[in-house]
Amino acid sequence: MIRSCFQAVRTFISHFPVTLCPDAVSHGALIKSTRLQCSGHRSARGLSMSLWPLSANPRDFSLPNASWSAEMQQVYDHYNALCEVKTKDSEEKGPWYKLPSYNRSLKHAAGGVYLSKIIQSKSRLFTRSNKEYGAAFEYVIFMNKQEKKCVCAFQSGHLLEGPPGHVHGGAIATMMDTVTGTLAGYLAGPVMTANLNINYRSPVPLGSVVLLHSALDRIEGKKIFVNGRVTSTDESKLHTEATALFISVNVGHVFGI
Ligand SMILES: CCCCCCCCCCCCCC(=O)SCCNC(=O)CCNC(=O)[C@H](O)C(C)(C)COP(=O)(O)OP(=O)(O)OC[C@H]1O[C@@H](n2cnc3c(N)ncnc32)[C@H](O)[C@@H]1OP(=O)(O)O
Repeated sequence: MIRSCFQAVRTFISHFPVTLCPDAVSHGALIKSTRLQCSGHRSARGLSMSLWPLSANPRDFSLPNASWSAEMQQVYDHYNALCEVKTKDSEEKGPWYKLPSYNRSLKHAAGGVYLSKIIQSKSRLFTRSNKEYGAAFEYVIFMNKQEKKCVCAFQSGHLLEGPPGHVHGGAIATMMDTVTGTLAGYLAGPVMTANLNINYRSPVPLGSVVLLHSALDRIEGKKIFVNGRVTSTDESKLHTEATALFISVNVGHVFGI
């Protein structure tokens, strides 16, 4: 039975153009991604209403919406302009790539009792579980594969309050885990967080826009060492520093089989 569950997961993943982890896009053999053209989203502030996973056109939560502040939109436009762009005749490669972000990805999988339970459940990716635009985590991640780094623009919503008027440390840790984990997953395939160390240097005002920067330190066998920083959008102020260790896992480990 264990073998058939594992087989079902493998079959499902190899046939679906989405990542296993909704935020990460890995180049590993088991994970495929939809490469969205950045030019298509530039300055689009409308709401996407697709019914993923029932729809073939899943809602990408990292596209601009009406809750985004002008500063959030500005950062998005800046990095989006550095992404690959489809022109009339060809495709110009930029160094950055905007990752799509979904709130779930497993509903269509078939086969295997364990997998069916996951599919039927109401589980959602934590950072994309609130449907109200702007209430919690609004973010978009841009990846630079050449330089093995990524940048995330993060706008904190009113539900993320910790100290009065400031973002909860756990919400910052969540975003740090998400961004460093996304980088590790993008570079190395399926991973899990083994260790996350955070130093909080200055509080993040609630509702503000900050940047999370993450870069690869080194890979040693199954171990992927990544660092992270939270700064103001002009990078003049340091809010948070972090180091993280991710371990490459096989898909069976993630599903507990
Ligand atoms: C499928 C996923 C999608 C991919 C995309 C991801 C994007 C994510 C975006 C969202 C982000 C959300 C992400 C989340 O929220 S992930 C959820 C939070 N994390 C977990 O729940 C993980 C729970 N832990 C485990 O599953 C295992 O312990 C893991 C898999 C981590 C290691 O397994 P295992 O215990 O069997 O390890 P090993 O025996 O193979 O050892 C391998 C090497 O690693 C070293 N080591 C191990 N642990 C530690 C440690 N704590 N400090 C220092 N070192 C450690 C170890 O000494 C050895 O080194 P060496 O002796 O070889 O030198």
